[in-house]
Amino acid sequence: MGEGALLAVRGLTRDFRGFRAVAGVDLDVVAGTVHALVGPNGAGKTTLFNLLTGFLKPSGGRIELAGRDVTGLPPERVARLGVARSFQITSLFPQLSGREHVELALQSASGLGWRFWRSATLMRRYSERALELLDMVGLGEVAEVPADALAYGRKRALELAIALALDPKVLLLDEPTAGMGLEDVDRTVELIQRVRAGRTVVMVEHNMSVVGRLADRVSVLQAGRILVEGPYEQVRADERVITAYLGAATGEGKESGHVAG
Ligand SMILES: Nc1ncnc2c1ncn2[C@@H]1O[C@H](COP(=O)(O)OP(=O)(O)OP(=O)(O)O)[C@@H](O)[C@H]1O
Repeated sequence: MGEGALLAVRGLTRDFRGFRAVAGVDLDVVAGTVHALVGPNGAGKTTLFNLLTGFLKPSGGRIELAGRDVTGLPPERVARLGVARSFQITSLFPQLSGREHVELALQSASGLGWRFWRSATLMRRYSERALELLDMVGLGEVAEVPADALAYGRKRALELAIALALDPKVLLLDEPTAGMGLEDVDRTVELIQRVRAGRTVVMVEHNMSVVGRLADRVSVLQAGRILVEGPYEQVRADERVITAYLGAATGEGKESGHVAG
């Protein structure tokens, strides 16, 4: 299934007490691409993300990662097999520095866990790699600053470094620019452009201009189904997509204007 797709999803469904939030989704994420999931409020993007990472179990359908069936596996197994999601800020430890956070992520990814007899050599290797990753996300200068003292945009960058420490096959970004001002949005777009090299990224993103700048492919979800899939320019001009967003805008309004990006 899904020739050439690193992540291949078929007929994926999730019901909540009789309500079908994800209703038979097919998705092929090609290795090396940035694939955006967009859609009006309540379309099922978050539910789909949770299914892909194992945080929710599907009611039906199948998910394959590099040809291997990962349907219904628990989140830690999915993560070990190479699907990493950028952490939520709420999961950062206020007193730990960026370096310490990334070192912990590297340790847990190594499978050696918390053994206290870790060798000094190994610890040095983790420190070096942690600093490299922090440099990559633009936090090299503040590596020793407690997470609590970092500005919002920098906390998000730290989450990204933590996800990268797992060296994922597929990196999932959940609204990477949510709540950011213009300057941070631009910085985050540049950052994702930098870290996407050699990686595969699936991203839920509301801001259409961000999608336009980053995504190779866009899947538009509506009412739990894929409405349209294709390159950004094609998708944004599609009448069905415009109608879906306008329909949503007359409802809750959150998305209005974004589609014009
Ligand atoms: N745990 C749950 N129990 C019941 N219904 C749920 C649950 N989680 C999601 N839903 C419903 O499923 C639908 C899809 O929700 P979801 O959060 O996946 O949409 P979304 O596209 O991420 O929306 P938004 O852009 O607003 O975050 C919504 O109607 C929501 O109310």
